[in-house]
Amino acid sequence: MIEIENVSQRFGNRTVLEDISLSLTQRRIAIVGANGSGKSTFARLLNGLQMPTHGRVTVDGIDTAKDARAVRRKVGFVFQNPENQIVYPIVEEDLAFGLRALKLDSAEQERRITEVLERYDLSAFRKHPTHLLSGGQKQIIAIAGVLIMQPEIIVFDEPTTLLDLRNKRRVARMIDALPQRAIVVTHDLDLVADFERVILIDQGRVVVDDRPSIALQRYLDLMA
Ligand SMILES: Nc1ncnc2c1ncn2[C@@H]1O[C@H](COP(=O)(O)OP(=O)(O)OP(=O)(O)O)[C@@H](O)[C@H]1O
Repeated sequence: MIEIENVSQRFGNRTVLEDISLSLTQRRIAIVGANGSGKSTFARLLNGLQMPTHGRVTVDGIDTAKDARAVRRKVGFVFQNPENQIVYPIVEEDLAFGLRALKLDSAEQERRITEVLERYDLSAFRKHPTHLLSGGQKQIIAIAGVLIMQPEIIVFDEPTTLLDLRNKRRVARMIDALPQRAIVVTHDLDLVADFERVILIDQGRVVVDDRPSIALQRYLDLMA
C-alpha cells in the first residue's frame, strides 16, 4: 500500500502540492487535473523519483526518502515519453537492462524477455533497433521494460498522450490486463472511466476523490 502523509512539494518558493494525505489501496486509481496542477509531481513522489519537501510517502512501510531503491523495486514508473525510458540500441538489450539490476541469472532473464515479448505480440521486434521503432511501438516496449521487472504497483504518467487511437487502445488493454495495481496520471478520460477511484488535483490540492462517474464529471465542470 502507498501511504501519503501530509505531503507538500515546493520548488523554490512555489508550492506545487499542498498538504496531501491519501492511502492508495485500490487496483486501478486515476489522477486527473488541468495542465500544471501537480499531477506528474504527485506521480514522481510515489516511487521516490521526487522526495517531498514536507511529509512522507511510504510503500508497504518503506519511506521513499530513506530507501528509494527498495521502493523502486516495488513501484515501477512509465514515463509519458518512451524516449526517457529506452536506453539501449536493440530491443532485447533494452529489456535486459533493468533485469541486470535484479541480479537474475541469465536463464531467468531470457525467460522473462521471451515471455514479455510473446505476451505483447512483440517477438518479431526482439532484435530490432530501438531508434527505428514508431512512437507507439516505443511506448509499448517501454511499458514492457517496466513489466518485465514485475513490480507490485505501476505508476503511468500520461501513457497515451503521444499515441494514435490504435495504440491508445492497445495501451488501455495492456493496463486493463495487468495483474498488478496501477496508478495512472492522464488527460484521457476514456482510459480511466472503469477505474475504481479517480483523484482530481487542482492547484496542488486534492479537490475530489471519488468513483469515476462523480470525479470525472467534476473535472469536466472545472474545465468548462
Ligand atoms: N523540478 C521542478 N522544478 C521546478 N518546478 C517544477 C519542477 N517540476 C515541476 N515543476 C512545476 O510544478 C508545476 C506542476 O507541474 P506538474 O508537471 O506536476 O503538473 P501536471 O499536472 O503534471 O501538468 P501537465 O498536465 O501539463 O503534465 C508546474 O508549474 C511545473 O513547472
